[in-house]
Amino acid sequence: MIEESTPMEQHSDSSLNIVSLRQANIYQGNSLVLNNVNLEVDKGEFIYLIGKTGTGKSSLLKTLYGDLYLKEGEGNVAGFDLKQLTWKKIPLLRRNLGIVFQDFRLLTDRDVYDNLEFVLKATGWKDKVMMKEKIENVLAKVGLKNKGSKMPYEMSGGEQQRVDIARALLNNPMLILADEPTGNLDPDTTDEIMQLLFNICRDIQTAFIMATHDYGIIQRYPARVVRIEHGHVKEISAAGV
Ligand SMILES: Nc1ncnc2c1ncn2[C@@H]1O[C@H](COP(=O)(O)OP(=O)(O)OP(=O)(O)O)[C@@H](O)[C@H]1O
Repeated sequence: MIEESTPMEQHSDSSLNIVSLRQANIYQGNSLVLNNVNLEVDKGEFIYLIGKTGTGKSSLLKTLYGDLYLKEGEGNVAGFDLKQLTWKKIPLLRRNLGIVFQDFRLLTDRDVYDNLEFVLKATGWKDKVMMKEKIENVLAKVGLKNKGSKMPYEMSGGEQQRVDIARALLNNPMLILADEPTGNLDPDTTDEIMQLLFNICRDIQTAFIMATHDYGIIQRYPARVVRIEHGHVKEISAAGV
């Protein structure tokens, strides 16, 4: 069941920094996409990342999960120095993150349980009983208790997005990066998913950075807003969207 949450009920403690980018320049190949990015995110903070298409929202998220190497400036995510991020360290960084995409990216030939078990095994879990307990725990958190045997094609878009969120929660991430997580959903389902994300943020104190084009969401679920414009990242208030 989805509980009501108060979106602005967020706590910020500067001693619990999860993301820190200082004077970071973000490149795609040789092109400079974002210039002099400064961004600090604390434990349990919810942040919207907005900006016109092609401005660099995904590039910023990719830098944070180690898909784009940070060449210039300073960056730290969940205790990992992005400048020191070798190929070997990327899986370790990602174990501390959850990543949620617009298009769910579930394995279509496996049921929900196997989709989640696949991630646990890939991240080093071995004990079957502990894996079962963890999978049941995250499914309950996203309101999909007893849905482990469903195939992705038997589920609605909203349910598939819940599975994607459950998958992101498996390794107790400090930070969830969500790239347009409601982009494929109708307005009612979007509200259910937003309520779920805010509940997770509040209850588990997971930080979120969510890229979105949907400014209506920000009005309904206000939180800190960061806008990308002309290659720069600016802090704005929800009211200024
Ligand atoms: N793999 C890539 N190789 C080269 N350039 C890329 C690549 N991916 C993105 N870009 C370029 O980087 C810039 C920023 O793209 P990015 O996808 O980060 O923007 P975005 O704000 O997330 O866009 P959207 O809202 O459409 O998803 C664009 O000019 C884009 O063309």
